[in-house]
Amino acid sequence: MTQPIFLIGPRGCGKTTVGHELARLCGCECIDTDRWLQTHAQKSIAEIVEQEGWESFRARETAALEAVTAVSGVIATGGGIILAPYNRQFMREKGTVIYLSAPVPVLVERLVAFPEEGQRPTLTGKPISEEVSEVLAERDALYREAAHHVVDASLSPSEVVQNIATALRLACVS
Ligand SMILES: Nc1ncnc2c1ncn2[C@@H]1O[C@H](COP(=O)(O)OP(=O)(O)O)[C@@H](O)[C@H]1O
Ligand SMILES: O=C(O)C1=C[C@@H](OP(=O)(O)O)[C@@H](O)[C@H](O)C1
Ligand SMILES: [Mg+2]
Repeated sequence: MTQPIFLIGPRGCGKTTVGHELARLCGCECIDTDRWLQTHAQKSIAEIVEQEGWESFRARETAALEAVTAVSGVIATGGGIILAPYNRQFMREKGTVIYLSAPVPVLVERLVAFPEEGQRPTLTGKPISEEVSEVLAERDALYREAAHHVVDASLSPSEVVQNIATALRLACVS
């Protein structure tokens, strides 16, 4: 693989989970921008947001995206990476962008089961179901604008990986 594959989509669509499985299949590395920036900041996302605010987190996120893109492989991004036009253009130019799309109830079910509050501080202050629905409505068009391929992420992780592999193969032969 010569170019990175960027996985984008809302919280809970499986970017981190699927990213690692896809990387295993491709025999390459998976880097998660959230993991990278938390390691470099020596604090959790919740701590960064509480101490520095969302704007600072977003700046750190863009720096993480640029830093990890030097390495080809699978890049699992955070759900808000597409908010910045710069990030959308950067990913489209540097590699192949896959939108892992899933309906609100699927996302809510996963996030309720595995909230990981240190990594996912509230975005709106609203209850989870309302938040997921509201945020997806705001961002869905941005995910689609940034993506080269849209993949159904409501399936099992291995099925999602297979569908990504199929989309990439089809793109190679077309
Ligand atoms: N395709 C899937 N099917 C079922 N559960 C999943 C799937 N993808 C992820 N999960 C679960 O949902 C939770 C959130 O997944 P994660 O990979 O952290 O999502 P993201 O990085 O997109 O926020 C995890 O606990 C994971 O085990
Ligand atoms: O949707 C968002 O704005 C965010 C999603 C999180 O990543 P995941 O999508 O991996 O949960 C993390 O980057 C941060 O809490 C902000
Ligand atoms: Mg993640």
